Amino acid sequence: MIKFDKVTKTFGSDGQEVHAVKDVSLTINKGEIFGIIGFSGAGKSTLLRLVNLLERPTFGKIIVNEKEISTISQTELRKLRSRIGMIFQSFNLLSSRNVAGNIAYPLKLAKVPKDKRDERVEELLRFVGLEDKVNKYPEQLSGGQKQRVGIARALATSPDILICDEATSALDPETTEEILNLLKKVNKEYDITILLITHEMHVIRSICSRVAVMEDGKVIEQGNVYDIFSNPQSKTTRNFISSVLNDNLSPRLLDRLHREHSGNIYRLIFTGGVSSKPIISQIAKKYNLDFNIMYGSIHELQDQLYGNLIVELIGTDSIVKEAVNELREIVEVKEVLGSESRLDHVLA
Ligand SMILES: Nc1ncnc2c1ncn2[C@@H]1O[C@H](COP(=O)(O)OP(=O)(O)OP(=O)(O)O)[C@@H](O)[C@H]1O
Repeated sequence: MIKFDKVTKTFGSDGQEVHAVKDVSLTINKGEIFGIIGFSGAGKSTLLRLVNLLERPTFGKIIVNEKEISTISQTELRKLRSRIGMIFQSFNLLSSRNVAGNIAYPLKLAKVPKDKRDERVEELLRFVGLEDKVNKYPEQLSGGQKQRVGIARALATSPDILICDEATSALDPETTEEILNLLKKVNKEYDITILLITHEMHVIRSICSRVAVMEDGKVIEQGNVYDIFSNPQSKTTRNFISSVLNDNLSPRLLDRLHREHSGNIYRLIFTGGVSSKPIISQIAKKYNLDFNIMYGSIHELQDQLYGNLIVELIGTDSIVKEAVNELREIVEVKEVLGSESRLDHVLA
């Protein structure tokens, strides 16, 4: 378990201060995969580096595995760091050592005897699927293979926590998916808590159970990934989400839809179990309305479905209003306005 309690980190002094992390309170539960997302400069790396005291907090407490860490001794700090593995965007492998040498390195530092080291390296090579690369040097590996070595090295001392600093940002989409799957396997098979930072919402969607959104040093939103995706509260979060759900139509397309369709246009958002029910046909029959489906997307989030439909309701205004009122009891309904009427709406 990792707990940040009102943590602030300020760099510099005397008018040159940078408030990298501001009053952050977060709890990462044992065994979960927790993601922190934010744009460049939001304070993510600083927050991550506070967990293994690569940075020390200016104010506040950080508790790792029941222990407040900011006041621990050097010996305790060494012990703490051996319980926390870390992987990096740029892999940070030792170019002078081969794959086995890189993975064994933390064990060597911890003075683990050679036969035990060899055993562990073999086990980890199997785990990350690199048995055939044991004697290769980092420069002979692809980015994905380097990150597999990074993960094996981070796991060498059997940590409880793995922290990932933009671990897939330098990889292509297919390799990213492979590394994310490997991280899921790390979490499941070794029961390791994973704390990751990223600026990519698809990483959060793929593997995290909970997420915190950071902006300007602060956590502006946090919660279960499904809840945050289906009901984001801040503009920044909405922007991150639309980058993966891809369900914002361009103003030009919206205007065209409004020009070409005279009916009332609405966006219907289906969450949870509702997405599998025949709601539209039931309402259409009950009110004798026509639904013209103009756009639709459905996504899987944490084993649940999240659907988004843009529909034209064709019928008299009063019937449409009644139907929309009933729909609102079941799904989220938003009126979709063309750019001109959106402007009227804002000015009204
Ligand atoms: N050692 C340092 N000294 C001074 N300022 C720093 C230091 N480290 C980070 N900062 C500043 O703190 C703020 C937060 O930086 P941080 O690297 O934590 O953000 P980030 O969200 O991880 O961004 P990125 O994804 O670009 O790394 C930035 O304004 C940065 O310039």
